[in-house]
Amino acid sequence: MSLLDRIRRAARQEQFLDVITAEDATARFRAALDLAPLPAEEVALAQALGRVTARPVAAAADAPPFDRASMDGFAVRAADTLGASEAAPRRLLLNAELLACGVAPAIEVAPDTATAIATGGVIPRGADAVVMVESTEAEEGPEGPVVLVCRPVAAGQAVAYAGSDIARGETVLRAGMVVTSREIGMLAAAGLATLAVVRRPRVAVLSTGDELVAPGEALPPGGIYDSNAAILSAAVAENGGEAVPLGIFRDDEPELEAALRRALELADMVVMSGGTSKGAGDVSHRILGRLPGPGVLVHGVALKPGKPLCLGAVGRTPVVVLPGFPTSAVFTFQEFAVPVIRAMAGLPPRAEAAVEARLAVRTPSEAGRTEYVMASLGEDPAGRLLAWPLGKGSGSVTAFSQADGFFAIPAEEQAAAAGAVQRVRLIGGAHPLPDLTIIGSHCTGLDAILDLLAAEGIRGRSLAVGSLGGLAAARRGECDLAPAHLLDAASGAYNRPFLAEGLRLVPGWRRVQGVVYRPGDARFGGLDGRAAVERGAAGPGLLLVNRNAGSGTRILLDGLLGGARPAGYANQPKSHNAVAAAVAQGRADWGVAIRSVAEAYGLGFAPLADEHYDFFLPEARAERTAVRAFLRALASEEGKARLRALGFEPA
Ligand SMILES: Nc1nc2c(c(=O)[nH]1)N[C@H]1C(S)=C(S)[C@@H](COP(=O)(O)OP(=O)(O)OC[C@H]3O[C@@H](n4cnc5c(N)ncnc54)[C@H](O)[C@@H]3O)O[C@H]1N2
Ligand code: MOO
Repeated sequence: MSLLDRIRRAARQEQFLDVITAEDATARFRAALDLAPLPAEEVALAQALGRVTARPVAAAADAPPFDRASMDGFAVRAADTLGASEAAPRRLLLNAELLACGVAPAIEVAPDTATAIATGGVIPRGADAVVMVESTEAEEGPEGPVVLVCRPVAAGQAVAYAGSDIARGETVLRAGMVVTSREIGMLAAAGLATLAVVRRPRVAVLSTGDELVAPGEALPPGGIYDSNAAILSAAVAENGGEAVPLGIFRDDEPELEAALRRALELADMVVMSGGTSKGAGDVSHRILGRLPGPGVLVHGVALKPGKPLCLGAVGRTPVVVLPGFPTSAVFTFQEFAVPVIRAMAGLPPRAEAAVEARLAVRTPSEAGRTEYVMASLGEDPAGRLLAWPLGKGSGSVTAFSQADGFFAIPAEEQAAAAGAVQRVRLIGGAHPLPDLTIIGSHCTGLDAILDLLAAEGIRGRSLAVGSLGGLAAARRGECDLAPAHLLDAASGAYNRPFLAEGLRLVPGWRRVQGVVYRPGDARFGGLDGRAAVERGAAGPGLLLVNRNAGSGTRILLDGLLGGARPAGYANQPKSHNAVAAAVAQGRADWGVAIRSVAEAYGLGFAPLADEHYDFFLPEARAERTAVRAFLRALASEEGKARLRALGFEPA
């Protein structure tokens, strides 16, 4: 095959059946499936934890099974104790038996007699109450042992009647309940050794892509860890299914067809991810076309993330081909596959929780698709909820995994305005506001301090929106701390020139910036930072990896370049890590990054300057417990030691 043919085959063409709305896609998919719970299976109580009850469970026996004493004392006829007092105790003749637990009574409690009984003992015939031992005295009378009852008891006192806890025939569990330790306790008390539960739907999970590598294995150049299989398998289990992980398959039609046929033999549902929007989307069509119908039901949904989603069925077995992008895969799985798994597992639809929050920043959106924006929640100065879009896109794993929830921007709109109220559907249910909200530039040093706080039980969360975004949030009073490394080109000073009213500057740490290059690159070896910049700018054959406009590193480098535009200048990633990765992998030869990152990537490093990483702190938040704890951790010896260990110099 020629190179051009290979490119054509791999190219993503608009091969979608027809792009339809999410509602239509759901309706078409459901109409083709059998959404009744799977047949029941009987499991031992010890295996029942977490399973779903298949039908109502009726108690086979009463609990307690007989009337029993709930105190140590004497079984009596309550009428015999009427008027008893310390001064005038009632004398009752003691029967010649002792009703310990498990002893069947043989003697009837006749008038003016009593039988000694233990807690849990069977109430004997004739008795209707138990006098606790503390209310009695014993003595030897002429007619034999006698109990002196010093306090009257009412009928039923200290007696637990048969079936008062669980009555035989009573429904103890309803169908469709998730069995917890509490349910297991009731079942055991009702005498049940096994339980009918819905068989767990087996969901085969397959990943497709030549680039995929299982976690734990070494990553070759161009390789990506298969994160979809792990998150999808866990999500299957979270929704009452049993994941059958089948592994990674190449983008190869015969291999995929064999895998799909095997999956269909093993499982009640098949979930694949990857390759839905390029040639392989076609492959799924062709493979499904060779299997019993109905085949592909939906391919293309007017949804972001998740446009290339493909929903189909072989007979009544659902086959879901998710987009490869992790956030697209997980989001569409939750929306389209989870309801089907839960139905087969006998579980009710997942409880939905949503909150209203104002959007913190304007959020652009692609017209023509309903866009679901993953968001973190925060608070404004008045304590009202704010939604911060995570802004990492469908390709990231963290966009879904770290989001508190998501909101929708309708297909016909091109943006949602800052301040607009959004309905945020929560992921995971609980209301998740952290104790400490940090918005701005992220640094691994910050993680070290937050780890210290976590040990005190304080949950901090850092939203990486860059130094300027953080400063703006701090000025609006929307965060506790805004970490920044903003260089003022005019004065050469960091951060202080950007202070605004109502903000305080808390010194953080210094990070050494310098030129990074591959170790052993003789063109840079032995040079100091400035000489390395001159060398890089002079070329020839040397390629720079620059930084994004507005970053402190970019301002520093621009100053040193004095108007020069070396080869590679236009390549402008947004982080130190991206600069280091580009140099380490040979896509560039030099760039400017901080020392700790250079070391992490094993790069050569020629120091240039100290960058100051400090915190803007809104005065109004300064006295909050979590803020004070943060400042204490930052100033502590332990905090400083951790920062130094990472290559930072505490202020
Ligand atoms: N020219 C076009 N390009 C793209 C289109 C389009 O319509 N025209 N659609 C975009 C959209 S939207 C999405 S979503 C993605 C989905 O692409 P595929 O489903 O074909 O997925 P792949 O190309 O196989 O992979 C995309 C991306 O995800 C990574 N990936 C794949 N599987 C896994 C996995 N199991 N674990 C982790 N990461 C995975 C893969 O390496 C790629 O980086 O296409 C857009 N492009
Ligand atoms: O549908 Mo894709 O998931 O927009 O990125």
